Amino acid sequence: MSSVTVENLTRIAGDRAILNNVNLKIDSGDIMAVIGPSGAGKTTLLRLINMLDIPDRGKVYIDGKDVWSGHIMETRMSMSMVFQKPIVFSMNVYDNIAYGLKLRHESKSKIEKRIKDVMELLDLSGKERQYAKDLSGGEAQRVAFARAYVLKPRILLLDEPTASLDPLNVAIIEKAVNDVNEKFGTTVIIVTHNLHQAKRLANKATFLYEGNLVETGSIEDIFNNPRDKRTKAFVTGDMVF
Ligand SMILES: Nc1ncnc2c1ncn2[C@@H]1O[C@H](COP(=O)(O)OP(=O)(O)OP(=O)(O)O)[C@@H](O)[C@H]1O
Repeated sequence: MSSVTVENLTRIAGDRAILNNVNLKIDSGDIMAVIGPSGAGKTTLLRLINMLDIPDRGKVYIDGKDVWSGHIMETRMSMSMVFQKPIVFSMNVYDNIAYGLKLRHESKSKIEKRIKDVMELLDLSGKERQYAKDLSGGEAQRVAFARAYVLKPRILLLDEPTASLDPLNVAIIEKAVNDVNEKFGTTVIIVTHNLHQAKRLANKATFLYEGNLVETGSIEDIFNNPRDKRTKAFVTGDMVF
């Protein structure tokens, strides 16, 4: 539902650019996979887009507007992020998922309806009153995802959301990623080490290497017809890292 443009984005740590002059355009409604070896700068890119860090140089634009100018809270609230390690609050499952909706002062009936739907989608029905900290890792990640989903975010940022999950949990979350994209037109940016997952979910991909963006293209081009030899080595499994 929103486009994201990254322009000359640079993040310095110590004396090193961990993200170096990155330019990237993500069209509204795209599912963009961010791939690359460990330490390439994928999480750094996601955190800068999500305004969790401030760039040393360069800009992030949402729908053509610099995220750090204008209504910062509003811009922040148009995005949701799910991290690799499930984050749940010390309350029951229902209240976890309702958290952001309550902050936005949504009506009780709307909250109830949205939560019922998302609990079904993420196979959580019946767990409403369970204390979230007692959930298994997979259940906790589904709750974290549900909390992001119910907000119908314009942009959803996913940082290795299924890295430590079993295949059933992976399938449930991937289905919900497709669902949020199709139903609400949410633009999705997903960092993943799982190249099969990138191919299953994304229509575009971008390859990062040592802080530099090497190339961006359709999922078919990146996997079947990459322009750069480093991308080719990575997607064919020849890159040792
Ligand atoms: N705050 C920081 N201070 C110093 N170095 C950092 C900081 N944040 C990240 N780095 C370094 O920057 C590089 C890129 O980190 P980042 O987490 O973005 O990589 P990544 O591609 O997401 O890696 P992975 O796939 O292993 O999660 C790494 O070498 C990391 O150690």
